Amino acid sequence: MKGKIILISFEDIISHISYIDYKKANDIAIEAITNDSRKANKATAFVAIKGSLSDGHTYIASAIKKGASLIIHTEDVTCEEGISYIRVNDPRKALAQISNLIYDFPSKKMELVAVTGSNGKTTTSRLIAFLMGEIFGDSASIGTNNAHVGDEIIPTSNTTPDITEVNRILAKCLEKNIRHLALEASSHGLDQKRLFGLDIAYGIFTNLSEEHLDYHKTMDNYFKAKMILFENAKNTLANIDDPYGKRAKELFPKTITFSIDEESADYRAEDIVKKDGKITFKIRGVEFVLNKIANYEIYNTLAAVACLNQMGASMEDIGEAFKKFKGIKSRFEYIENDLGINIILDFAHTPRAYEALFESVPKGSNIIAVFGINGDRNSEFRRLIGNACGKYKVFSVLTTDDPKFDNVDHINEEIIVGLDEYKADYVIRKERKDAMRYAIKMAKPGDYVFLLGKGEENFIKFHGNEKTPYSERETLREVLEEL
Ligand SMILES: CC(=O)N[C@H]1[C@@H](OP(=O)(O)OP(=O)(O)OC[C@H]2O[C@@H](n3ccc(=O)[nH]c3=O)[C@H](O)[C@@H]2O)O[C@H](CO)[C@@H](O)[C@@H]1O[C@H](C)C(=O)N[C@@H](C)C(=O)N[C@H](CCC(=O)O)C(=O)O
Repeated sequence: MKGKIILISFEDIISHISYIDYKKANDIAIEAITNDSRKANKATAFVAIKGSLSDGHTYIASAIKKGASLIIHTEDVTCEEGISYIRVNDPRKALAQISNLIYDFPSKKMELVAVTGSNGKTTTSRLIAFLMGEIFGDSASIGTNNAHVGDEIIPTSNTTPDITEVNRILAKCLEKNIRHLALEASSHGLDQKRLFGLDIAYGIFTNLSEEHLDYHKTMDNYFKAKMILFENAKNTLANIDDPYGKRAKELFPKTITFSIDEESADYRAEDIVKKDGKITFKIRGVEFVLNKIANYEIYNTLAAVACLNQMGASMEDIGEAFKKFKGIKSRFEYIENDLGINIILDFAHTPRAYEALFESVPKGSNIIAVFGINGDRNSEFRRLIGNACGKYKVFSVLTTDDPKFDNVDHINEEIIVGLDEYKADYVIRKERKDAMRYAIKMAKPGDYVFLLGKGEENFIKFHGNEKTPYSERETLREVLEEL
């Protein structure tokens, strides 16, 4: 499913990348590139990358066995007969540059919008894709769990897939004559050059809160990773109610701004009214109605509306198109039930996202939350999630998320540190289904039960990145049927 196959010569490759030295075996022609030996094939270039779990150099032999005829590497390697080698300083950059070349730079033939920030990436990018489809007649999206290209839903390995996957999806869009695409740019993705060399028309920054410090170590590094998008996008938009959004504007003064609070913003949500489970507000005189009660939904709408207007759509057309938007699954999604309980599915997995959810329910409501935390979050992050629940007097049902290399008991102990600081109540039910059953059984009509973290994912990651099939929605359906 590569799209139009272009054969690239060795000479083409070395004229497009920076390299230290090379050894050319024969006249070779490359039609694919990968950094995963398991995906190597005939006429494939394999890029050896030193990653967080292993070193790609140890897979060179197996990539060659599978047919790879060109190896891009940084370390000393033993050269095999008939195989070509190029030594580079930056293998991720080389991977991106060669991938862009193989696919004939599809991003240059499209209008790409990339959304970054700790929260709101999925809703904002899917909303932008929806509006682009309604207004410009075609659109696609790439993000958490999958890419949507026309009627096709393509599973993706990461929120921001690696460059070879992104280019493959872009090529597929062009085959289908789709020229507008919105994607989520995660900080890992930006840092690992998964979007390197792409032509990005609009880069959007939503907000930044404590997350992924296991990877970035400091908030400053985390912010810098996000700003890779701003360095590369032709136009930028930022939420200036967020302190990091303000910083982005200072660093990139041409940034178009959006806000609820700041009068100076280019796009502002005004006349906000919350009533009967809906929020109504105006942007540049046009009314928007959200069937949601969470404030952060206003920011997602502001970002999308500002972007579409900057792309040339009129505010009136945006307003009309928006009326047809049905919302996104697992984003403050009410699940109908006969128990009179407000059961809400949400993908939230940061302290700020938790607080935003709890803040949006009517004051005085009882809140029960079912959640765990990923294995690759640090102790401080887990304590802060505990604090978020404690602050809002949430009853926590601690369970399993994606423990990866950690273990669930240890993760939950670290959440309890944060809960204890607020003397908050909790129980532990390690099986997610048990946890859901417990929460729904204890809830009374009118209470809020939040099922957090898994959203539309169809797995739980145990033992590293090993995926065990799991569906939050299906599990909930089973629990509701039992009761
Ligand atoms: C920590 C991290 O970001 N890891 C990502 C990274 O892996 P890595 O470079 O560390 O690779 P590694 O597993 O150490 O392996 C080293 C090299 O050997 C190769 N290899 C490995 C095994 C083998 O048999 N053959 C082989 O060639 C690997 O392909 C890799 O090139 O590059 C891989 C390819 O792009 C990603 O799939 C992988 O995502 C893992 C699964 C992951 O969990 N990433 C998370 C943290 C992530 O990226 N999350 C963000 C969303 C964050 C958010 O919530 O906003 C995302 O965009 O998904």
